[in-house]
Amino acid sequence: MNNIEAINVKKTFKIRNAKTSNKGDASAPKFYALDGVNLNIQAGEFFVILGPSGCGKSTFLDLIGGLTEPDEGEILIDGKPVEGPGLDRAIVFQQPALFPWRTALNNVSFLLEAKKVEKNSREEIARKYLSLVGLTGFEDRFPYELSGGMKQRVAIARALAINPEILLMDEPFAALDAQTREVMQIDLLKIRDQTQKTVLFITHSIDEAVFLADRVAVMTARPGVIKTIIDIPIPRKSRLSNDVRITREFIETRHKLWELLKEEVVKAQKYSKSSIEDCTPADSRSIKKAPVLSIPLDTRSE
Ligand SMILES: Nc1ncnc2c1ncn2[C@@H]1O[C@H](COP(=O)(O)OP(=O)(O)OP(=O)(O)O)[C@@H](O)[C@H]1O
Repeated sequence: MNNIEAINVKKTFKIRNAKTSNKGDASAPKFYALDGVNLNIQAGEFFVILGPSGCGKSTFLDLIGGLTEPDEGEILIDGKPVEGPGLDRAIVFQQPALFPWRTALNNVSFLLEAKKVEKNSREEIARKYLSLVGLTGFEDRFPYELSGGMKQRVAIARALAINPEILLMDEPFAALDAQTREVMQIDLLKIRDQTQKTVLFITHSIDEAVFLADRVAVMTARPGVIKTIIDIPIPRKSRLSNDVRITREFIETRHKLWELLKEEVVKAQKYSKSSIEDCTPADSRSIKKAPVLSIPLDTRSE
């Protein structure tokens, strides 16, 4: 079991005005990054979130990972509220963030040390997962000796090695070249078939979403909510056949997703040029009264 449920999840961030407020300023105005996300991701599902830049995708993934807490609402895993990070969930980010002084093998075994797995078993498990991501023979290489795609494979192996029930992936392939990205997508589907993990995957690529997902959620421009969820009508077993991207189902689904997304992308572009007033939820009057309404939203405070 590893079902994820989000119930009316809201998340705000403070707006930091570098001139007048500091980090601990409780009176600093806030804006809604997420404004009532409701979602149910089934155990074993490959669930993808698409949305315009800044709509709150990473914020949502961080909430599931327990890296941050909602202001309102709840995230439940198998019915239990998330109360912080845990080894039941592993996160893979856009940047692999490997320890440069550790070999590939020792990067993968790192979290197993935290789990107090005995040394011989750690090594065996790390080798197994490096092999699963196609890196047999590269165990003793340091990160600077690996390509970008290889480093990301190590990061995926590190995440899988702790045998999490849920794999959270935040644009894991965004920094890779186009060919490596397609190879990694195929490999990820194979790994998913072998490990049967629940996967929550964030991407900006509609093509990637259609190729990987069982279901895709499209988020609105901020404040982010789920605009719609669509089932991908392509059986899992046909994803790995060479020409799935030129099938009618693939092309039609990609088109449908773009139709749903483009309106939000336009809105997001408009918001990024304007003020918080435009993206404040209608019911948050205290925020509307905030004195610094013209501060751009990409000014992070926490
Ligand atoms: N720690 C933080 N402090 C303040 N604001 C934040 C913080 N984290 C995110 N934000 C803001 O919340 C909004 C949502 O950010 P988030 O990173 O979740 O969006 P995203 O959809 O993942 O964007 P992208 O696709 O560009 O990565 C943005 O306006 C962002 O600037």
